[in-house]
Amino acid sequence: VSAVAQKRWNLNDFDIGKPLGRGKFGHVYLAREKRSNHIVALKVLFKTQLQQSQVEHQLRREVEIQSHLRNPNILRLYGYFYDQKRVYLILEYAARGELYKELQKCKYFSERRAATYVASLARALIYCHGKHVIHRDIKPENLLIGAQGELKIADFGWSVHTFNRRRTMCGTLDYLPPEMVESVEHDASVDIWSLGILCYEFLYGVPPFEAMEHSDTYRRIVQVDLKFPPKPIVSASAKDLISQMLVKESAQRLPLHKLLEHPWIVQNADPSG
Ligand SMILES: Cn1ncc2ncnc(NCCc3cnc(NC(=O)Nc4cccc(C(F)(F)F)c4)s3)c21
Repeated sequence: VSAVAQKRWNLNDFDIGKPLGRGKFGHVYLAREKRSNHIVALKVLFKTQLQQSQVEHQLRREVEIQSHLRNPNILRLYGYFYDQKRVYLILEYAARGELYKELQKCKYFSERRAATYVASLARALIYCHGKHVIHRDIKPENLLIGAQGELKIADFGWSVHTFNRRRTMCGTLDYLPPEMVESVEHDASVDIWSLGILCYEFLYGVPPFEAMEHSDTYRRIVQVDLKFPPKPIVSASAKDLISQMLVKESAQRLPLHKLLEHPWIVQNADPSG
């Protein structure tokens, strides 16, 4: 049989280590696969919670899509297994942890660090779009940092049909482009918008349309009420790039391959990513 027989994993194949984080559906642990001594992250999800939120199909789609993705800036999902009560995701371990914690610690990033991250995310998204996968949930909470400081997109929602459920599930509107908050059909350019939001947040420490009330955030998004604070000082070139990404008309947004040629990226991004 030519297909590589998918090994059936179980919990006894792993030594479980320290907790790495906790999500809405379960916790993530450092783990070591006993035979190979390979270090992984093991996300433990409770079946009852998945059933209550009716997201089992979304999880299956994530596993399916992720099994075809191979990119240095996308966190690998090696496989999964389950027992009576839980589903386990076997994930690549990102040794430097969660990006949002790093952003909170630094308050905001230098232009070089921000540009390096944005360029590596653009390359990962070009790869995904080439495989007709739209991410739609690009935000600091879904980004991890590898052992060499490289960014890894990690997310459970690679699929393209569940933003309604996921939106109510996740809560934040901050990263949604106009066409999504207005619930019209959308395409890969939604990721360009979210990358623009992320670039702004890397440089200023807050997303551009943040407001106390959902209704205010909603209005600022659909009006593209983009303002650049006087502090911290940010180059005109960076503002130019952000302004070309946060455009209401999705077809007018700067294409990702053009982003990689933008002067701010060329002059500031570290080519190694
Ligand atoms: C914190 N941390 N520090 C280091 C480190 N290294 C690796 N990983 C970490 N954390 C885990 C990151 C994730 C990657 N892929 C995920 N996938 C997921 O969580 N899928 C998922 C969950 C619940 C419900 C659904 C469903 F059904 F709605 F689709 C889907 S979580 C790490």
